[in-house]
Amino acid sequence: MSTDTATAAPAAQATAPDTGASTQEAAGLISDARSRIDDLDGRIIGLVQERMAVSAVIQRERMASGGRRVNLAREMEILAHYRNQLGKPGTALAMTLLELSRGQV
Ligand SMILES: C=C(O[C@@H]1C=C(C(=O)O)C=C[C@H]1O)C(=O)O
Repeated sequence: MSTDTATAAPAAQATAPDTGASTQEAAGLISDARSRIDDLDGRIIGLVQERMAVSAVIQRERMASGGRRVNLAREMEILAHYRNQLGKPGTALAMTLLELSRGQV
């Protein structure tokens, strides 16, 4: 066994995450697209955190005025909105957002 091969493989893995591609061209394209996905995910997480903060303001105000934390009619509107835009998995996404925003009911 060549020592070159044994030492080169781990170094290559350390610098470039595995794309699963079998050509350099495809690997480059996948790496670039993954960077865009990482950027989008960072923005999505930021938006989710912003949503949680806005939701907390509403909940705090309603409870301070003697109301309940949860408003089911409003939640139904949100669930329908996500389902209409994204199909059935949109409902699960909206439920996760609601749980992040107001905790478990
Ligand atoms: C933010 C509100 O309060 C709660 C949280 C919601 C949300 O995070 O979207 C929706 C309904 C309520 O259960 C609201 O009534 O609008």
